[in-house]
Amino acid sequence: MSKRKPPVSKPASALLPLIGLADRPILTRLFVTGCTAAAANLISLMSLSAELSGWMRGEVLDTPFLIFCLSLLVGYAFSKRFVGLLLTTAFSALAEVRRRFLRHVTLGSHAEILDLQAKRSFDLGNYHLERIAALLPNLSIAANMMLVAGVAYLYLWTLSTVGATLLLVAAVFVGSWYVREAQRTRALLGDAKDRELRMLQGFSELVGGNAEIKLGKARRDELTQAVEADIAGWEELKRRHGRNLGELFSWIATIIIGFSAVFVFIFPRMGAMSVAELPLVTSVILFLARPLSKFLNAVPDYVAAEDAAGQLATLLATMPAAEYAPSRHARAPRRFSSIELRGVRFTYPAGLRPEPFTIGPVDLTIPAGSVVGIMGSNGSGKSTLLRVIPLLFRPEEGHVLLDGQAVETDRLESYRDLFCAVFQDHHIFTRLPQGTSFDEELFREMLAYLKIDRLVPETGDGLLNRDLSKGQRRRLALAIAVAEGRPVIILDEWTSDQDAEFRTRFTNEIIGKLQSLGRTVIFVSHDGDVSSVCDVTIRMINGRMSLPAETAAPRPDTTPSTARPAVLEMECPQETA
Ligand SMILES: Nc1ncnc2c1ncn2[C@@H]1O[C@H](COP(=O)(O)OP(=O)(O)OP(=O)(O)O)[C@@H](O)[C@H]1O
Repeated sequence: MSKRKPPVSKPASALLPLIGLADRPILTRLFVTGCTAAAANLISLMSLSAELSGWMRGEVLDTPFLIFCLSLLVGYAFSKRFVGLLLTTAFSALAEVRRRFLRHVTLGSHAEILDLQAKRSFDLGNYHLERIAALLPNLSIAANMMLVAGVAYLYLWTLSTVGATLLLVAAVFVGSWYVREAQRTRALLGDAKDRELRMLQGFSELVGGNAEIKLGKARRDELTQAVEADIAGWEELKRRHGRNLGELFSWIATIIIGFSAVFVFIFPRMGAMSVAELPLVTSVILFLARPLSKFLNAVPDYVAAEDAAGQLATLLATMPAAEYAPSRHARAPRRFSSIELRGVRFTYPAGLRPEPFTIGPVDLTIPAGSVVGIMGSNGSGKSTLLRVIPLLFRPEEGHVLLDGQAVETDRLESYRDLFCAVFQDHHIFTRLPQGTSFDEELFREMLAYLKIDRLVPETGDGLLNRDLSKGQRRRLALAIAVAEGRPVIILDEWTSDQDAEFRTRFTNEIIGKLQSLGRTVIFVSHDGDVSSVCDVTIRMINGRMSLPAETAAPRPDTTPSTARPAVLEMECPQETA
């Protein structure tokens, strides 16, 4: 018998916990501040009413004006405090959500972050967060108004029980209808958002494939029509949303004015109120109308903010969890002898392809200072292996050992710090690394060695010229990687965009230079047989690794023996606090 899942209880509000308002002490403070502001406002109102009644009786009162001024000041001060407290609490909580995003990006699993879905999650998360932030000022004013209306309502109760009861009944009926309508109107915005996302996707296809669409009319027409349809759909939904909102707001204004008329025209005629009470009740009703309409106008905003908060909470729940707790004291080992992979397997789940793809089992020893070359046909798993070795992709089976000791989660951070890489999709940051471990002199030397020193001048403000050709960018990435001073350099098809000179220099010279700088080099290449420059050559065949017999043994001249691995005296970058 299948076990029944316990029903998942949906929280009453996704917004309040997200903006830090699920906390009882904060809520109490807010409530007390808000009620004080509301009570002071009410006292201002009562002093106005007392003055009005006095004038009607032909008396001039002394005290109301003083009370009015004092209560007005107190009301102003506490309203300001209420709105300020609510907004500062909410914005701090939202900043904390942004910090969570940051932790997810920097500490979440690399495999998950590479997933396109993850990028979309961060974009969408920031979008929802920004929407909530934009709605908050309105909502906090409305919350203040709600308290003002609540206190004024209690006062109305003392003046006219019938009127107050009638108002309550009307508020329940009109309120529930109004919230339902606001939710329906909000749903239009959700549909519009879907259209917008599709439209943005279309735009990015048009920009990314701009050369292709300029050359091919059929493809251009097809994409243009799809984007145009999304723009039209988005426009229609937004217009309907605007119309509905307009209708809702005018209904509310009409209902409030109509309700005031019942008090002024009907109640006195029915004998439910004396003429003497009329100015008092009327002034309370008029007083109530403003906060009520402010509050009601904010209902659609609240519904929208709840919706955004719900979506944000769902996204946060699916974002990649931190792989480890970052340590201030974690340091890459200053020296190492070998890196070993023992029975390592890594699998990409099926996703869009019919079958999952697995590399492994991989058994490999990389002595410090050696050169490891990886060859194999397209899609055989070379780049994947390059990300498994530094444990960017964490294997589901087997172990990676540093100096014979398995690298577990607690050493992951310092282990990864041994490596720098120029992957196929490498990224060059706008500025050079700032830490002391970055060797500026070596960087300049490498730029000259790679013949791009004139293209990457010293700018003084630290900004790098990244407007280079593909091959030149790869050379720049290599110069940075070398100057970063880490013991192991990973290069994924570095020569793929290089000219004939640099393709030749790579195998004849560059690898040797890296080795002479004390680096261990692990590289992928399609450039024929590179085994002559390698201590270890690997061939990947459909995810499986083979070590050709003639290259399995390390070269006697340059490679430290695996039995007595070389110990490199490397200054590794220290983690900055
Ligand atoms: N993110 C991913 N999710 C699922 N499968 C993937 C992913 N990335 C790569 N693959 C699959 O894994 C296999 C190995 O990919 P990999 O990039 O390691 O190959 P490669 O040997 O480096 O190829 P190339 O020489 O073309 O660069 C490919 O068949 C590819 O379809």
